[in-house]
Amino acid sequence: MEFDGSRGLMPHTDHGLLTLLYENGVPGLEVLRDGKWVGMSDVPNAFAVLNSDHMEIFSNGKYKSKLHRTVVKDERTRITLVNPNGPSLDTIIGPSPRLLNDENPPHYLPMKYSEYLELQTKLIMAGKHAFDKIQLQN
Ligand SMILES: O=C(O)CCC(=O)C(=O)O
Ligand SMILES: [Fe+2]
Repeated sequence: MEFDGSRGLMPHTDHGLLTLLYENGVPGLEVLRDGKWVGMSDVPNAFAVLNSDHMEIFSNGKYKSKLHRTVVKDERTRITLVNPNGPSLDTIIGPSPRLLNDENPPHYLPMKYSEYLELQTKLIMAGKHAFDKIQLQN
């Protein structure tokens, strides 16, 4: 099913380190895997855990932020508990220095988390991502 925006959330990544989601039994959450949208709602009474942008930046690209969307095909009311986890707003987020060396240079520019949130909120409206601005080509 194509995303038409009428019942759901457009494709996006979340900002923090990890997001925990819990659905009320009405499916909807999908993640992009190998170019295909895959439902995440098959396991009942389970939390979905998604890597988010800060995880990708902190791990210097090893753990990618998961693109996801919500497509609700069901007539029932869908409720999700979303628990985003990120740093405090004044934290500078960048690749962990412990992962960097001559063979593994930083792939992301460090940035204050509050500024990252502002940048990403602005860019997503234009169909872009903050990674386009802070990713280093090396
Ligand atoms: O509706 C959902 O399960 C996903 C919600 C979500 O992706 C978000 O709040 O960032
Ligand atoms: Fe999300």
